[in-house]
Amino acid sequence: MSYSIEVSDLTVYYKNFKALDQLNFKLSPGKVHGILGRNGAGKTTLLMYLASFHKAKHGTIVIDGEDPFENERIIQGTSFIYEKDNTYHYDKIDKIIKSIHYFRPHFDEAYARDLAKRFKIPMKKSVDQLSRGQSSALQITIGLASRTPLTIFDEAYLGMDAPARELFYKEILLEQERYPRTILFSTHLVSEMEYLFDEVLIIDNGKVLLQETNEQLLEKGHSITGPKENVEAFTKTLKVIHEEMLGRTKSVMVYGHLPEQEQRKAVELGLEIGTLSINNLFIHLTREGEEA
Ligand SMILES: Nc1ncnc2c1ncn2[C@@H]1O[C@H](COP(=O)(O)OP(=O)(O)OP(=O)(O)O)[C@@H](O)[C@H]1O
Repeated sequence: MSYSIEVSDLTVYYKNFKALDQLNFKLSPGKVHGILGRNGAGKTTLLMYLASFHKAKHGTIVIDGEDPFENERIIQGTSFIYEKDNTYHYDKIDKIIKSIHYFRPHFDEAYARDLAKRFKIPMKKSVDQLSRGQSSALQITIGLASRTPLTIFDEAYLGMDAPARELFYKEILLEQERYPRTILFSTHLVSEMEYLFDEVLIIDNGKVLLQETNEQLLEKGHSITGPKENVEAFTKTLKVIHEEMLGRTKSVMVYGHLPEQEQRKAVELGLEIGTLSINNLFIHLTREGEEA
């Protein structure tokens, strides 16, 4: 089971500061969504509203067809995994894992114990005795094993080493096959995680910069490399998001639909066309207005 999300005209203020500005988007159920944005863009603010921590005052949020705020069904079906979660501070891990099913009806205790073992979480310790990486791994273990229809990971991997993160990503893919749910990832490790995303939402200065499926986004990013004059002539009418010189060769990154006919023209001009990663697109699309 998985929840759909529809956000309309959502604006959020912290006193006079507008952190989210008229957000409008829909997130398809059963997909993994990468929620990307620079520091301070508004990701955590948005995710807290989607996790029903606050009531939307300006605009609306509809999750699985209902207003999620103080909505028992939606809250029970939503996991929010974030760094500052102190819910289980002094409890022993073994006890925590035994008790989750009381409030998470789909919690799979055997799976949680298996994951905890693979993350090497010391079961006899209490949460306050865990290292930072172990504490993140525990939150992730609970998040994955809860199998909630909406699961939100807000930079949930903090402190986890590379092998532990790799295990986390593999489990996401396996779990999505076994029990598909709506997963939201806020992350700064874009290059490492982009293969997990079905869809990408980029927030920039509190606004939606773009929302695309992974394939659509990758189809829109191209690198064009070749002799300076030819590259400049070819990209004159395109949206150039980055450029650099390598000796006499120029390489530019462009964003937008590039029809096959245009691509053939580029090849005839002796230009090389390559693809861009989501990380490249993210870096250069959110850099606008900033000195490179
Ligand atoms: N409690 C608060 N009071 C005032 N301003 C806040 C508060 N919480 C967040 N903000 C501001 O709102 C903006 C968005 O913050 P938010 O934490 O949502 O960003 P973020 O995209 O998650 O950033 P990061 O990637 O750095 O975690 C920032 O400018 C931040 O300073």
